[in-house]
Amino acid sequence: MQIRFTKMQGAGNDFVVLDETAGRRGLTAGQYRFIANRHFGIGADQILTVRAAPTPEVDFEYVIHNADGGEVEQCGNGARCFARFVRDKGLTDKDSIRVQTMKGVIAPQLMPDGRVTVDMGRPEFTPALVPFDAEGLVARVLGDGVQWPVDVRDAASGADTVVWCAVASMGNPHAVQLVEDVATAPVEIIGRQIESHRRFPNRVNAGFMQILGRAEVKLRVFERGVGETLACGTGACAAVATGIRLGLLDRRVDVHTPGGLLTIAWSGDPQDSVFMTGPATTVFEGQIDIPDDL
Ligand SMILES: N[C@@H](CCC[C@H](N)C(=O)O)C(=O)O
Repeated sequence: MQIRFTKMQGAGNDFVVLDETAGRRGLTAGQYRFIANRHFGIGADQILTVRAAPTPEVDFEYVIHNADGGEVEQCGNGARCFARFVRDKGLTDKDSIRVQTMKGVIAPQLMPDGRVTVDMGRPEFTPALVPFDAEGLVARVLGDGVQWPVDVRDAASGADTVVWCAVASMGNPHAVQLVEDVATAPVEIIGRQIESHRRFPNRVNAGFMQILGRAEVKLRVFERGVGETLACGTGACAAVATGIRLGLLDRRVDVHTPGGLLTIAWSGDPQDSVFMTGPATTVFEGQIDIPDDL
């Protein structure tokens, strides 16, 4: 099968964007993995598929697949690229767009400076809804937030230890730990263990946050189904929301990721949405033959 695609990136989190507004292709998990493969395919952290609106309340539907081929609920950097894509392709002339995702409706808004702000919906901290199995664990309470002890093998010694994680869902699951210095944090070794930890039945995105001040943090994320990426938008929302709950951050925070700057704003009230602002850029367009038998 031959398909046309657009390659995009948001703060270095990179995407292949597919237009299925005229009809579905029915790609398999193996075909998504092929597209994401950096050696044999195009290369991407996620594949974003844009579809026609399923209900009159929204403008589009967009579907997200991780590089491992699994479909997932939400993608923050992807939401900004989705909005830039539908505008640049002339699929809409709106600046404010409502889009259905697997886990609800989110609302990107194209800004005059070229960035995109997205209403990412409400954060959820109830462990069972993340989902996180907290049975038998005693949480550490700080401000209005909690951190949970998650058992891992120490990156240096291999000994059993715990890391304290705040857990949150932004539609997709996140576990955020505080570190002294993201540059030396064991993101690959500990992140990989947390991503597939038995306490997270749907696996999880593992964030490592260094607090520089009440309005500025550094963040690295080992993403579920991908590995470490240059930025994770929902990870930035979850990190700031949990940091605000723990009483460590103000309501508007600049998040420095390895791939660029994201700004996250949240009132601190769990009934309110988290807002994320950041870049969305088209890199190139092309077409590719995808094997039918994957
Ligand atoms: N890069 C994304 C998150 C993509 C999905 C994530 N890997 C998951 O499995 O939940 C973002 O910018 O939010």
